[in-house]
Amino acid sequence: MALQGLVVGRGAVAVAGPFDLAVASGEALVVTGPNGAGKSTLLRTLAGLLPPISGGVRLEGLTAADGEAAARLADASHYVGHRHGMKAALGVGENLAFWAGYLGAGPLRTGEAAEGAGPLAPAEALAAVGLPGLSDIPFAYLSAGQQRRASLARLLVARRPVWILDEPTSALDLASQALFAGLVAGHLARGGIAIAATHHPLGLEAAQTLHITPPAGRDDGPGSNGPVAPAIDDAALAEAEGWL
Ligand SMILES: Nc1ncnc2c1ncn2[C@@H]1O[C@H](COP(=O)(O)OP(=O)(O)OP(=O)(O)O)[C@@H](O)[C@H]1O
Repeated sequence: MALQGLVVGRGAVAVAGPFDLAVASGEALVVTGPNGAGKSTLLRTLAGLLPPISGGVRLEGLTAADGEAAARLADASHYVGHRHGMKAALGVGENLAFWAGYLGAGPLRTGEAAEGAGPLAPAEALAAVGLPGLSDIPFAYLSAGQQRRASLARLLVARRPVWILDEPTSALDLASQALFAGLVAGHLARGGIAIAATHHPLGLEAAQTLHITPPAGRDDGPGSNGPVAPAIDDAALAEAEGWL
């Protein structure tokens, strides 16, 4: 897949780009940059949650959950953002079962799970992220690190070729970070792609790095003397982000 002149932003305001780069099957792209640089904005755009300001993404050979060639990256990708996307009152296994159905995992096919290529059942996915036996516990009862790991188990209950990950290892201890790095490495070894924004090294030796530098003078916080960004029209933003 390739980003082609991709400019990302909020509402009509460009935040970062243009980006021109290719990510091959089996490759990781690590997106770095200071707070506010536009990492999340880029990832949300790739996941189809924000429209690009200009440019786009060229897809090559990516398959959607229905087995057809993906028309949009969102159809061939997992997105795990800052929020966990899990219902607090539901059991962890129930949450994962919801995601499997929603993402179109299809039935677990015998043999595939053993090879690591097919979707895992919720209990197996939890074991793979180091949380065996927690299927029936309400998500709200888990610790912060356990919640993050349970949220990442989504990646395993439905197989998608591209993983879009925003700070995936936040709240993870060192052992869990290493466990997750192993899961990403396995995904890449099977020809997957991982695109991750992070402030921490993910242990991905062969990763391509995209460092986003905010334009000089952008007003990124209290005390800044830079020019103030144009006001964003709330209605336009709501429409663009699909709140309406
Ligand atoms: N909903 C929004 N409306 C308007 N501006 C926004 C919105 N969300 C983010 N921004 C602005 O877009 C810019 C990029 O934010 P973004 O969240 O993409 O940064 P980031 O690189 O992911 O930062 P961090 O490392 O803190 O997570 C920031 O200046 C931010 O204030």
